[in-house]
Amino acid sequence: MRVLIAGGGTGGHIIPALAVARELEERHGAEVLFVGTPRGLESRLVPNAGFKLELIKVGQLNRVSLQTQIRTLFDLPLAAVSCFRLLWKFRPGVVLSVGGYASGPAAAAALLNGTPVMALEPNAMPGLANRLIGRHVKAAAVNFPAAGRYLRNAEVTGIPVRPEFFSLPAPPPMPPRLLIFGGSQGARLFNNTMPKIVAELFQAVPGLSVLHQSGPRFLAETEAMYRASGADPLFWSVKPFLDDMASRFAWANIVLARSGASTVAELAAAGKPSLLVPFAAAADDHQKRNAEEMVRAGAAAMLEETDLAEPKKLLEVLTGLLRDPERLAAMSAAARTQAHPDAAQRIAAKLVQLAKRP
Ligand SMILES: CC(=O)N[C@H]1[C@@H](OP(=O)(O)OP(=O)(O)OC[C@H]2O[C@@H](n3ccc(=O)[nH]c3=O)[C@H](O)[C@@H]2O)O[C@H](CO)[C@@H](O)[C@@H]1O
Repeated sequence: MRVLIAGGGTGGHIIPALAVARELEERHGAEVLFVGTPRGLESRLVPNAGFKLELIKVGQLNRVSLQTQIRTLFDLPLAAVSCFRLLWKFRPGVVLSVGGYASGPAAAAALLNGTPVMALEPNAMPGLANRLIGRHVKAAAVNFPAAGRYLRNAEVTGIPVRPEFFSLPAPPPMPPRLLIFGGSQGARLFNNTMPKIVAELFQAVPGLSVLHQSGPRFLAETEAMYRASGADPLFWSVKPFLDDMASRFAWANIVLARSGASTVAELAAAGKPSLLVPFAAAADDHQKRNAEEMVRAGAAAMLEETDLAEPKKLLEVLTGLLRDPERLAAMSAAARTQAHPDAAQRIAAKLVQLAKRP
């Protein structure tokens, strides 16, 4: 059986797709091919994970300038032709649309040539590509029941997470270690706020280590701010992107993060206590909904972006959490109750069921 996985852009689109791809290959002996764009994170993550990737040229349509929209509209016919050629060459039994740049033309081409299409949607409000094809897909896997309104035959499976997150060794409780990351692109808010409090945080929590992912674009400036903070450089490090996130999770006692869908699913899978700061500009404020679910379960604490306008607030909350190993242990157990360990399995099984036999 051959499966084409279409889409990408951010880690949030591509990382769950990799978990499904692994399941398809290992359990069902399927041949998996990804189609993405050179600009998306897939161009690095997919080959690194050992899967084949075809690249097509297509830009963004949603929430970009008119100029970019016009350029994308001009590119679309060419992108569609590339997708038809790819479908003809690879002859997939089924296409999985994971949202993001390449998923639109690839799913549209598949629908036109009669290949069954399934959608995977991590957010409560689907992105443009999945909304456009939503009524025509054979089935959909969603994380939030609300997304099911836009997608035919939707089933709540949760977000697929790579298996290693479910069986991480626990770190020693003391001295504590704090992992900070802002989703696949980094978060300027964390980059700008943490250096303002890190020296005081080290005083309040002796022995604390901090690992901060800045996003590739902000490495130099973030590192410079940490250096200027006066905090002992033996205890902090700034990295542009963390390739092996599972082992970083294993290292950390607590995580300060955005609440993108995959991030939250991974925190749940790993049973990691977290302090979540939703990205306020995310479509329909969906990151806040993700964070609220974790807070309700007792798995996370949440601060809003506006709270960080006063860096002292972040200092206070982090200090309280880091000094309270018992509370962290309770949050860890609560986080695990939010995990969906069978999401990848269920999605892969559905794809096998939908696939057209040659
Ligand atoms: C700004 C924005 O619109 N973000 C959206 C985007 O976020 P983004 O791509 O950041 O989304 P997620 O939080 O879902 O996923 C981030 C993924 O990147 C991985 N990672 C991150 C940093 C790093 O250094 N290394 C690494 O491997 C994380 O482990 C995780 O698997 O897609 C998500 C899923 O559609 C949405 O919920 C988010 O709202």
